[in-house]
Amino acid sequence: MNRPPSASPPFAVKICGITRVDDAVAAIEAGVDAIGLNFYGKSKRYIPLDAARQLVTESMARSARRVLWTGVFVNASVDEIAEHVQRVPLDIVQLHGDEPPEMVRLVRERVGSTVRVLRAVRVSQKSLAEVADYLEVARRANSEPDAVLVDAHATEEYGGTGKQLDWTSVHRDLAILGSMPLILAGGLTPENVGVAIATSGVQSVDTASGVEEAPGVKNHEKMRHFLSESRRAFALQG
Ligand SMILES: O=C(O)c1ccccc1NCC(=O)[C@H](O)[C@H](O)COP(=O)(O)O
Repeated sequence: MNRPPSASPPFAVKICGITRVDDAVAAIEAGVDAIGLNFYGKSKRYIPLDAARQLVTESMARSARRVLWTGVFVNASVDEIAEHVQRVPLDIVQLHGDEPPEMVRLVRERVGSTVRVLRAVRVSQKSLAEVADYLEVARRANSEPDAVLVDAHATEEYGGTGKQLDWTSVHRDLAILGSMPLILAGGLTPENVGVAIATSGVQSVDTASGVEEAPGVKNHEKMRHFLSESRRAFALQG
């Protein structure tokens, strides 16, 4: 079961690594489109399954606005991902580890095509060639993701590192990804996200550490600022 990507990304702004209900409600009220819940046990932003389920339930009870709940996984099995999708109302599965290209198809086959599957590619060079190479293999495996999230490569950690990509190279190479929607992540903050969007030309951004007081503890003013700066930069794109 493969699904051709739509030209537009599933969200404009995602805040990742939320672990507290108050932070989720503040993010929703600030206007975020998607919230990331990190199910990777070694992440500083890890949230256990039961806590995530409770967080989503309470946040939805406290705020009428609908957001896309995104589960972040690193090298998890299909069974583990399916269990999370079953018990937490996830809209999106984000694969952020070294999963093989066919994993997108396997997850989709198990959880159904209403749940979108994003693939994070951790880019180590000033180029999106690694993303294009990955997509070519995924295409051949009938396993294209709904969107690709590009993050900066770090040897010691899988994500949430605060390391930036080269935004000029992203802009230069956007065309080689064809219609595959791209989400820019990696070191985005309220102070730099406007320049990042203007320079890279992306239509979707994601942040974790850039809006925090401590890992997993979000700063509400920083989230509001990140949202307003992102919206302003997207509006200028026309
Ligand atoms: O945030 C984490 O701790 C994390 C750990 C392992 C895999 C993925 C992780 N985060 C996923 C995200 O989507 C982050 O928002 C992305 O890596 C950007 O993080 P940051 O540079 O801190 O904004």
